[in-house]
Amino acid sequence: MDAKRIAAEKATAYIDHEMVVGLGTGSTAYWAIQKIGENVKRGLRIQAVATSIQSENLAKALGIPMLSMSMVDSIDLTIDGADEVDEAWNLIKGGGGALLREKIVASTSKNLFIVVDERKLVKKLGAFPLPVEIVTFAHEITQNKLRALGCIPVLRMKEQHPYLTDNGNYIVDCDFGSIDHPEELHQIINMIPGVVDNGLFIKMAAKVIVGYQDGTVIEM
Ligand SMILES: O=C(CO)[C@H](O)[C@H](O)COP(=O)(O)O
Repeated sequence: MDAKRIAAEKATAYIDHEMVVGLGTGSTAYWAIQKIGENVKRGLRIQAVATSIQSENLAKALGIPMLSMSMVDSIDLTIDGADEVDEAWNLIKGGGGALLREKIVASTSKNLFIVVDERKLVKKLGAFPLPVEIVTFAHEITQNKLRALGCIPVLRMKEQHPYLTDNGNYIVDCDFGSIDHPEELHQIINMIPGVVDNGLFIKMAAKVIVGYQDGTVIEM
């Protein structure tokens, strides 16, 4: 079985009746949502909140009862993927462009379980360029300020046009090289006017579940 799928399905075993569950975004979270959908069909009573329109549509199609973000002030468990996980469980997220909603949902969750395949584990963050969500109308100014922090910013494109997030913003993928101080970098980036949020998730994960190519899964 696919390494992402094993990790994602393992995480769903922690979901219990009456929980409010946060649904992540991406190809790993996809497998968690599929499994939750199966379990709901078998009688699991939960309500869920999605971190993207894509995940919301998938969950609705599978019959998972959904709540909008404005309807919840606490989420029991969120299952989401990541682009990189370091040894302190700091994360880079946003490869799928959903980092803002993912961070809002994560910050509202009692527990954030990160599901990844083994390739996402790194000693230091930064081989994956850091996604930064920025407002559209001042994107050149904002990109210049990001560049001044020492990165190479690249405006994310989709079919010849700048990629737009679910929130109507742009994403800039910022290559900082190896990130020595993720917590500081997180704060400095978010101080720039025009930045909505960045894909560093600092000390937010309560558990990391890793799927391996050989079919094993390890919970950390
Ligand atoms: O942060 C994300 C989306 O914004 C995803 O969790 C991250 O990109 C990992 O995706 P995948 O599971 O497809 O590898």
